[in-house]
Amino acid sequence: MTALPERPEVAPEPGPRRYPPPRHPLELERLALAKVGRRVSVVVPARDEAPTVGQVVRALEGLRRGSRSVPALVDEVLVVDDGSQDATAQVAEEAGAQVVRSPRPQGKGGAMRLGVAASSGDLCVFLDADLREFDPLIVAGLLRPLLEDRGVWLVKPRYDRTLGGRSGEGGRVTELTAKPLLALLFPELLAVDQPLAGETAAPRAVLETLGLAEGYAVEVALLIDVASRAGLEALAEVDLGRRVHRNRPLAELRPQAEEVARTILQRAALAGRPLG
Ligand SMILES: O=c1ccn([C@@H]2O[C@H](COP(=O)(O)OP(=O)(O)O)[C@@H](O)[C@H]2O)c(=O)[nH]1
Ligand SMILES: O=C(O)[C@@H](COP(=O)(O)O)O[C@H]1O[C@H](CO)[C@@H](O)[C@H](O)[C@H]1O
Repeated sequence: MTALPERPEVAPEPGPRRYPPPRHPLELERLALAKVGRRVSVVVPARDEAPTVGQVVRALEGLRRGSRSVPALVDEVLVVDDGSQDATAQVAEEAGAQVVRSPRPQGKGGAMRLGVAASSGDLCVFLDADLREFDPLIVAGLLRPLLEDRGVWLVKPRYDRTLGGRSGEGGRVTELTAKPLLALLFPELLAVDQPLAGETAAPRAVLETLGLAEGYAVEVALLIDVASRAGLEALAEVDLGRRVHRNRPLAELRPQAEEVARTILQRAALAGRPLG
């Protein structure tokens, strides 16, 4: 019997660097020590999030305080009140955040831009204000690739999405709009589990150089822009377990889906991407 030819050496697939979920408390100590000389800002865009923004901000208290032996991992928490009609600003302030008031409603991307402009961190972490069961280790997990590795431009999470508490059912715009369009036009970006996730982190220099797009397109635009400027290797993905947030009624998601679709299609046209 003739021997099979040797297997060719296969180069590792290019793709995001992957990180396991953060562990408490050793991870925090190591990260806080690795951070030395850099500042970290957490930016939370919020419109009408009075019921949940307070618990998100309070949960970050421990990371902001640090301890006698370990420096704080987070230096400032900014909530951008994006023209709320409710007590978002007051609740956020009482919980200990610095509140940036938008002079008029800007949409998600505009609110994030205002937050970055008002912040002082070398590294920015973004969180949505409607998170439930919020665990501050999420922030540690998002920071880890930026603190421990060089060349990371954008950190995205991988997590289970819930819908009304049901595991694996959430992320409706992600699954039914973003991923199908990415599959056709930017198939390499399917390597990222949650292209629309609001929980992300990036160096300020990246955000200032690439800019932040308008509205709900902000996440997918940044993902496409980072990958096209710096390659998939500049992306990091961290396993954050499970994400619970307020699930909007389906009818409210259509405008989001439209913004996401328009942005993917526009960027594909600009890049001359053929339909796959
Ligand atoms: O015009 C807007 C719309 C949304 N947001 C904030 O952006 C985050 C994500 O928005 P949303 O929860 O509506 O998105 P979903 O997760 O439901 O798709 C939340 O903290 C919102 O309060 C904002 O600041 N301005
Ligand atoms: O991922 C999604 O499909 C939507 C809706 O999520 P659910 O179906 O309510 O779990 O949520 C996100 O999308 C927005 C952009 O359209 C982001 O801005 C949000 O941060 C993210 O939660």
